[in-house]
Amino acid sequence: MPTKVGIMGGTFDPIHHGHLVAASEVAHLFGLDEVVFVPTGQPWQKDLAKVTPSEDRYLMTVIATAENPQFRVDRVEIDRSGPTYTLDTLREMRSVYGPGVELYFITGADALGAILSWHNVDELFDLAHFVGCNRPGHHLSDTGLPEGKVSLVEVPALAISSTECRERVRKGEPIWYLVPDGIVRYINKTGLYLES
Ligand SMILES: Nc1ncnc2c1ncn2[C@@H]1O[C@H](COP(=O)(O)OP(=O)(O)OP(=O)(O)O)[C@@H](O)[C@H]1O
Ligand SMILES: O=C(O)c1ccc[n+]([C@@H]2O[C@H](COP(=O)([O-])O)[C@@H](O)[C@H]2O)c1
Repeated sequence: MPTKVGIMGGTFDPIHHGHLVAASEVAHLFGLDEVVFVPTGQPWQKDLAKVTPSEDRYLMTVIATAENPQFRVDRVEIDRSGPTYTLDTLREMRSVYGPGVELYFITGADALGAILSWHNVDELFDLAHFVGCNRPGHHLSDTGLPEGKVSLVEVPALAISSTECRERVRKGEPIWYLVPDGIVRYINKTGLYLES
């Protein structure tokens, strides 16, 4: 049974090396036994009409993480109906892993900066420790967040976003090396992102 578990939540539309490097570095810095990638079901703060079907995002996350024995992907959010709240996910993770396991929820600077707008934010900090990672173009700060519940860490900075990857595919520009090779092939095979 693991004792320290990282949770990397994201829409992963598509998953890219910025996500993977952040998860890998936080696992190293905090001595995590595993990192669970959790693709969102209905990311209610995004324009849902423009979000790729969850099965495609789930499959891409599986492909991108398959080679790393420390990484796994959980369907908990894509199998849950209604808007995706991290609170529900952390409650479920807490009940699966039991009280003895430390949970670390990994975010980039932009997500951490928006956390006060999340559903029932006050309860989140009782369920997991939050780790904020630097991200180019975003200011990393824990201002306004409860003391002792959040760590800010430096990870190798990668100026990659899913938005930019989608835009590049639409324009016929390469995304090789921004995302794992298997993700380039999955996108080419399915025709994802050709139209915006
Ligand atoms: N390059 C990056 N460096 C560090 N953290 C990142 C990076 N890209 C994304 N993250 C973090 O990963 C999590 C999931 O991000 P998400 O799936 O929304 O990707 P995104 O690139 O921000 O997508 P989009 O451009 O569609 O908003 C968030 O906590 C986000 O802050
Ligand atoms: O719980 C919420 O209300 C909430 C609101 C916005 C984002 N989140 C979570 O933050 C993580 C990153 O989200 P996103 O939209 O940047 O991909 C992902 O796990 C989301 O479920 C959670």
